[in-house]
Amino acid sequence: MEKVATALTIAGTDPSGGAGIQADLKTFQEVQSYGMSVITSVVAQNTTGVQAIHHVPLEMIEQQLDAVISDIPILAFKTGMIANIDMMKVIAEKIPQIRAPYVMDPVMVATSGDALIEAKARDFLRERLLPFTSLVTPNIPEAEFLTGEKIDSTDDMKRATVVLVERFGAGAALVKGGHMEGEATDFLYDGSSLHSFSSERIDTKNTHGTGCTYSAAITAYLSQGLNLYEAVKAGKHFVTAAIADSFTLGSGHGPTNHWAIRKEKVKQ
Ligand SMILES: Nc1ncnc2c1ncn2[C@@H]1O[C@H](COP(=O)(O)OP(=O)(O)O)[C@@H](O)[C@H]1O
Ligand SMILES: Cc1ncc(COP(=O)(O)OP(=O)(O)O)c(N)n1
Repeated sequence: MEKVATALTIAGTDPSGGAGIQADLKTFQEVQSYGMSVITSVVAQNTTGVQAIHHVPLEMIEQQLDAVISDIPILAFKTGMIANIDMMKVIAEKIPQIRAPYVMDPVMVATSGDALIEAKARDFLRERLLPFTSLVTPNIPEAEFLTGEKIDSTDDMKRATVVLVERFGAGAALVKGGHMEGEATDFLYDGSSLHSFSSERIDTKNTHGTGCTYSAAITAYLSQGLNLYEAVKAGKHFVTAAIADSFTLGSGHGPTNHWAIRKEKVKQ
């Protein structure tokens, strides 16, 4: 019988389809990993911003986790928006039961500037969840918060990757350069080596959900048995194609195209 790669996302929703659970599941599907999801918060949002947030009750988050963990093997998983400490505690309790690579997208603020996590929960995320990770994928503001250090240069980005691993116990750290100028360069430190992944900066405002899509692609590639370096390389390719072929939908930051790599394969 063919072995199926399976990937789980634990995150909030985006009814406009560009970020959150919706972006994760679309990405898992494109990479051909069987996608599963546990919803932490239902978010009314679109390309212009966040209008409302409704948190799923803690018992229901726990029951969703139990439903998946007790029934289907999970070969890799990611977390995205986890809004408060109580939710983090529930998830931290369950993580040891999932014996698979864990990718944390430490979601804090949406592109629109709306906060997606309570301020006091940020420390808890770093102290209690980060040590479980195989990889954490902060953008620049998230890396600044997690390390407590300002990031103004690529040297600062490299240093942040090392601090996240050596001081705070992440398995590996990928600091993303979407918020810098010039080439879109991300740095990965895996505990022994530092790698960089670069692409040309694409001139677009359609970047809603790029972080979710990138971390979901990495998770899916890990679920298929790629090593960390290969999974990040493939994930970077996936997100770059998705941004290059993004959709001008909505009146704010449009979504990326999650099926862009499919078009590439057809062209080859
Ligand atoms: N305009 C762009 N052109 C090309 N790549 C980009 C662009 N903006 C972001 N990226 C890439 O998209 C990925 C997500 O990065 P980033 O925007 O920093 O994260 P987030 O969405 O979490 O804020 C990274 O690989 C980054 O280098
Ligand atoms: C439910 C939810 N989770 C995460 C985000 C942030 O997603 P990200 O990929 O960082 O994209 P932008 O918000 O920067 O567009 C979100 N918006 N909603």
